[in-house]
This record gives sequence, structure tokens and C-alpha cells, in this order.
Amino acid sequence: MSEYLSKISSPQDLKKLSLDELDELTEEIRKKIILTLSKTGGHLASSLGVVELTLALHTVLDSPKDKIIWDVGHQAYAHKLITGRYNKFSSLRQYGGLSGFPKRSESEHDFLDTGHSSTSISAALGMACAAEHKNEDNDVVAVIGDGALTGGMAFEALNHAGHLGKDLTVVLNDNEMSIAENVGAISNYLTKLRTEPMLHRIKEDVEYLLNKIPAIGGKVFNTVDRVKDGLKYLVVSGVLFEEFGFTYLGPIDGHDLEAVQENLKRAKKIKGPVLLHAITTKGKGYPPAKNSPTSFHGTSPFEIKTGKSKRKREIPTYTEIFSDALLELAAEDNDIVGITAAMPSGTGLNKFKNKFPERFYDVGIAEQHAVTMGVGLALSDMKPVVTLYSTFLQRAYDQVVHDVALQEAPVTLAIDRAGLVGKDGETHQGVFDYSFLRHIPNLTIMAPKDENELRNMLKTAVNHPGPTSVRYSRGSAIGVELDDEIKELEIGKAEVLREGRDIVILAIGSMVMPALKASKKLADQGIEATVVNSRFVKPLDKELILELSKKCGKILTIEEQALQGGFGSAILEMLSDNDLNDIQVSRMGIPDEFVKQGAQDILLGKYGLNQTGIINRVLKIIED
Ligand SMILES: Cc1ncc(C[n+]2csc(CCOP(=O)(O)OP(=O)(O)O)c2C)c(N)n1
Ligand SMILES: CC(=O)[C@@H](O)[C@H](O)COP(=O)(O)O
Ligand SMILES: [Mg+2]
Repeated sequence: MSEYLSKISSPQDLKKLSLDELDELTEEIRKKIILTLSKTGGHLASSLGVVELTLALHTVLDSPKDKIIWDVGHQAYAHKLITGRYNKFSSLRQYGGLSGFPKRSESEHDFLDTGHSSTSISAALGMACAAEHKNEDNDVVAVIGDGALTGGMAFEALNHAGHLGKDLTVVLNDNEMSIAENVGAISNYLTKLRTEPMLHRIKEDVEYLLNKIPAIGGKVFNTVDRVKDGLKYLVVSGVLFEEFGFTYLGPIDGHDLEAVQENLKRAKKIKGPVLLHAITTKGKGYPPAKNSPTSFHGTSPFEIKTGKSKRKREIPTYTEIFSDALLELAAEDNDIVGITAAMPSGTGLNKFKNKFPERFYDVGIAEQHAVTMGVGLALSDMKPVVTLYSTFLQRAYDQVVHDVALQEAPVTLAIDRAGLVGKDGETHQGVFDYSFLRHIPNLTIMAPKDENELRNMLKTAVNHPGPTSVRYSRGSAIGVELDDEIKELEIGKAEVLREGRDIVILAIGSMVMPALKASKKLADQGIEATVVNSRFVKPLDKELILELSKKCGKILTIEEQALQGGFGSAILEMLSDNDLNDIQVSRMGIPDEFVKQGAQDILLGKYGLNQTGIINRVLKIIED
């Protein structure tokens, strides 16, 4: 029974509660999050880890006057619950419901729409600068995780914030985890800060004593300063952050509400940027999530008692097919290297990591670096497979242009979660990759119709002498039986799956099978469609497509991608370039809008990208 939580409609209500009452509230918040996510799924472990931090922030600060920016935003469920969204919380991540991330359109307490990592310090700095320009007296706090701190953008922002010296607080929520184990030198450095408390004690004691020495003239003062400076290097303190121009506070126990409150108050008083290092536990309060934070980072619905997932999947996912195919290819080819940007489980590279640890690289949340590191490997005769979600590849656009394509480096971009990803919503839909890759010279762009073709495309890609990309969907593949052998495909060759006189359907990737099924139903109504599995967005099978277009005169293109600049646009361009402007072309895909959250099948249905939608569209074209 909720005693406090249901009555909290804004952070102001929190301020009326005593510490003991706030403590009880943390329990209620955790229960509510666990209960809701057991039904909806979502980012459980991260959210459970910041409950005290959230209450401390909202009791010390005065939101919405003061601004709290959550990095990535996947940990902001407690924030949502106490900022007027308690009653809507069961709609979390559902179609039409509350977003799983902060959304400015949802609340006056959300200041930045997030989902992608490492943006918080930059945005917070911009807001701190704006406050100064406008003579406004408000605090700005960025809350960033240790994983998000591996992103280059976070360091660009620290660098600049320290230089500007504006009042800004960065709360570093250090739970020693990204989605998987956190990686890199910064992560090791944070471990030192956490694990050498003796050295902190010494530093604090000596500083205290030095401050007691009366400042008789500049000489002693300078000596004291120099000793203190030297001390920073002697002991492990937050020296790295201090060198960036920040005052370092911590490390503190991020679950000790009072300690966090006190340190936030201290930070408010300090001039210039402050970094408050809070140690938290991912999954706190729910043993299955605490024991297995990676599985409960983003979870599907689960049984509360055991933590067991309720999802039943009989057909393997495309990610699993990719993961096994890569293992098979790498077993025969020592040059194949796997790269992930902090998503070894999500991309299926975990298996590769276990089997070929010496050929596996987790670069942290650093997509740009992942791509250009791949270039270095490729230009040194290795065969890198850079495995990224479509939405996160957006981060590395220039690296693909300038480093991969310009030098024709044989890098394979394995683009997972391409198309509609579902409940993560706008920030994560992978619907732009054809558009931002298609115009880049030298790149070969493929998308498979089923699992066998994914395997074949992967082999084609790793053995191709130039840059390639293969994109595949989130979730289950088609369920076809796997061929004994993985075969290379001829670059730029499409496949005619069915011949018919009334219309030519040019489908690509995930849209091929629905188009084929639709064509069979249409045949029952006397409409005969040619169905082409286009396979390549670049190079297109020009000869085949021009021939079919001239013969039939009616084309329908179908893709799980933005229509602007996508596969259908490529067909239009090709027809126009060949003076075939009288061919009737219709295009199915995602219109010029950001795709909201919801289950994948709901979203596909909304845009007509399923069997029924295709049938309706063909009927309309034929009737017109
Ligand atoms: C640019 C980008 N790459 C990858 C991701 C996927 N991702 C989401 S959360 C996360 C880990 C974040 O770790 P941390 O900041 O420490 O937060 P925690 O979950 O530990 O609280 C990753 C890799 C992302 N959101 N954005
Ligand atoms: C917040 C974030 O970016 C990831 O946790 C993402 O939600 C993972 O998506 P998948 O569930 O598709 O792996
Ligand atoms: Mg973390």
C-alpha cells in the first residue's frame, strides 16, 4: 500500500517529508518500479540504483527553476514518479504512454529529451551559460553514469566546462557498470577513487592541518598551496577532474540520502563547476537485478518472485543468427575482428568475446572511435566487423565518410536494430541508416530477407575488398531452416521471387517476406505481382529493375526506413536518371516524422508495413 508515493504530485511535496519518511518513500518507489516493469519491461537495474540520488536532488534543488539533466535518461523512472507521473506510470513505454526517457513534452521537470548517451554535460553547460546571460539564478545539475562517461562527448563537455568555469554540478553516478562491465582507463581510475579511502582520509587530514597554518604573508601561503597541489598527485583524489577545472567531491555513498543532500548543498555553494562522485549499486533493492545487472539493464516482462523472463521466443533473433554466423566465419578466418561500443550482449558479440577474446574489442560508448579503429584494423589487413545499433551509428557518420569510405577501407558495418525497434521510441528507431549511408561513395549496402541471407551477406561483407554494411531488425528472424553452408552473394544482384504482370514490388530487407505473403493473397483476388528481393540498396540491380519497370510500368517500393533518401528514393533517382519518368512509382516506408514508441507490430501496422498494409496499398494502386 502506497503511503507517501501516491500523494506526491511534485517535488515540493517531498520537501514536507522527514528523512525517515523519505527513507520509506525509497521503498515504495522501488516496489512501484519493480511491479510496473514486471509487466511493461524497461530499464530496471539502472532506475533502482538512483532512487536515493533522485530524492536527494529533488529535495535540495528547486525543480523546475533548477534543472536536472539525466544522461541517457534510462534511469529516470523515480524522477518520473515524483514529478506528477505516478498515475500514468503503468503506461510506461507503451504505445501512447509515458516515455521510458525524459521528454520535455511530458513534464516541466524534464529539460532535455534523451536516449543516446553522454549528452548531459554539454546541454547542462549550455543551460548554465543561458542562466548567466539572462541573469537568472538557477542551478543546473547533470547526472551522468560511469558508462556514459566513457563517451567522448562527455569529455568534450568537461573540457569546455572547466575552461568556462561556470557554476554547474555534475553528479557522477558510479555503479561500476555500463550495460555490461564498464571498460577503459577512466573506469579503472574511478575504481581507484572508490577503493582507496585511506588515501582520501590522509589527504583530507593534511589539508585540514595545512589550512590551520596562519597565512603570514605570501610565502607561506604559496608553500601551503604548493604542498596541497603536490598532495593531489601523491594521493589518489579526484585529480583528473580537478585538472579539468572541476572541484571534486566524494566519493560518497549514493544510497545515503542525507550524505547526498549535504554534498549537493556543498556543491551549490562552491563557485565554478563541481563533480560529485556518488557510488551506487545497479539493481539495488531487487536481488535478481542486483545479481544480474546486465540482464536487468533493459528487461522484458518478468516474474517478480524469481526474476525469470516471461518472454517466450521460439524463433531465434537476427542478433543470434548474426552472432553464430560471425563465430562460424571467424573460426575459419583469423583476420576477423569484432568491435562493439558497450553493447556486447545487445549485439550478440558476447559469444565472440568468449570464443575469441583476443580478437574482440569493447570500446565503451564510443561509436566514432569504434568505426575509425575498425579502419585502422582494415588498413592493416584485418577484417573488422563493427557492430552497432542503427540509431547509434548516427554518431559516427563522419567517420564512415571520411575514414571508411574515402579510403575504401574494408570495414563491415553490422547494423543491428535497424528499422522499428519498438518501446524505446523516437530516440532509438533505426530508420535513417539507408538515408545517411546511401549517398556515400564506395559503400555497399545490403539488407537480408531472412536468416540465411543474413549469414550470406555477412560472409559477402567480410570478404569484400571495400566497405560494406548489412542491416537487420530487432527481434525474431523469419524462422526458416538454416542452410548447411554460408555462401557469398554476387554484389548488386537482386532476386526475383515471384513473377506477375500487374505490378512490380521491389522490397528490401525485412519487407520482402511480408510482400511475398501479400502477393500470394493478392493472387487470390486475381492480381498478379512480381516480387523482387532487392538485397542491395547500393549498388542497385540496375539492369533487372529497369527491365521490370519498362515491362510493367507500375512499381511499388517497400522498406522499413524513412522514405526521405531511402531505398524508394534510390529507385526514383535511377528511373529519372534513365529517362523513365513515366513509370508509376509508389513508395512505402516511414513518412517524414519521428516514430513514437510502441510494440513493433503496432508501429509496423500504423505505417502499413505488414501484409495487410501492402495488400491495401497494391489494391489502391491497381484501382487508381
Ligand atoms: C550513443 C549511445 N550508445 C549506446 C547506448 C546504449 N546504452 C544505453 S545505457 C548504456 C550504459 C550506460 O551506463 P551508465 O551511464 O553507467 O548507466 P547505468 O545503466 O550504469 O546506470 C548504454 C551503452 C546509448 N544509449 N547511447
Ligand atoms: C537505453 C539504451 O539505449 C539501451 O539500454 C537500449 O534500450 C537497449 O535496447 P535493446 O533492448 O534493443 O537492446
Ligand atoms: Mg553505470
